[in-house]
Amino acid sequence: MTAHLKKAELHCHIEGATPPELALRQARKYGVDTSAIIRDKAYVWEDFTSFVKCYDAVASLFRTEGDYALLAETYLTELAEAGTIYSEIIVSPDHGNTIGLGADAYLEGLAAGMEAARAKTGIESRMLITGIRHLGPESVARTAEYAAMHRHPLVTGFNLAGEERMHSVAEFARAFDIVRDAGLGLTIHAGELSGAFSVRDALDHVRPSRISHGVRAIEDADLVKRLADEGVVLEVCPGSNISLQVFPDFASHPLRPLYEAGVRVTLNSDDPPFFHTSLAQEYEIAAHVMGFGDSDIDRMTKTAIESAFVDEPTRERLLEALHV
Ligand SMILES: Nc1ncnc2[nH]cnc12
Ligand SMILES: [Zn+2]
Repeated sequence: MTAHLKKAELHCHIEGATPPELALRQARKYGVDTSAIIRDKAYVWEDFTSFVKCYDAVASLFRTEGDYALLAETYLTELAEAGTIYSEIIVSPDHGNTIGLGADAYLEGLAAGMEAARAKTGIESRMLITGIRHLGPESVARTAEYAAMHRHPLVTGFNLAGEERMHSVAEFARAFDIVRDAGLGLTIHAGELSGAFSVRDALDHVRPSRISHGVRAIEDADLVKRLADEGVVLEVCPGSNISLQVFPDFASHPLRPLYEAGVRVTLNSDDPPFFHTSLAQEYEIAAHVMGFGDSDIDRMTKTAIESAFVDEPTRERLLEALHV
């Protein structure tokens, strides 16, 4: 059992955290037919491309500040009930713009939900604005400019998500320069749908302190050593990787070899109900499927807090909370 362990998460896409029951309620509110995307209270998709389509359809069910506040509060309250003290949610102002809500109201709605969850449960959280890779480098640069200029106090980082097989990392270097100069923490989806080269490109062109996934670095021993030597943190999402068939099963998942090679790893849920998982379940998988003991798992949680995009007094407080 891992229910007694304190938990922290660095990688969850907020629209991807929508429980199907909440999506159905939102669909009723707006009179939307969900039969193509939800069946038997489960999301319907087959591969990464149809996953993104389903994800976007779910995102389109959130249309007001209040809708987004409800989503953030619902997710963070569930996390807190599972013993989670810290969460970074990946947010996409592009979704707010697409639905006509606008980026500012999108962030304000999410922030209200985060504050409500903190008031109720004590859970600390931050937002990472993400560019969407398959919308292209110009779109991502615009999102980066928005993130750099808006500087919402709960927005502390920038990510790049979406279809990793489109465009090269180098094409996004300018966007990351903009947000680095603005003082945001950097992470980037790499080594999930594409191989080790994508992780190396991310290190060379973006110089992030963390990589979202990064697990396919295992294909290149020199790269694994580089990650360990440079202390780059991987946001590992085992359940997501199996669901998207990045690896055929948990027995062949590289979390353990990466950990044993000295790479700093953390446990994350990615898009939990889409992948039939939760952060609590990822902790259970680490313990009971991958055989990690409590002290190994605590070390991963500590790594998450050490590499979180928070101010130093908050980090100190969270590190203390881990030991209570
Ligand atoms: N697992 C994932 N990889 C890339 N982009 C995503 N957006 C939401 N989930 C994602
Ligand atoms: Zn992700």
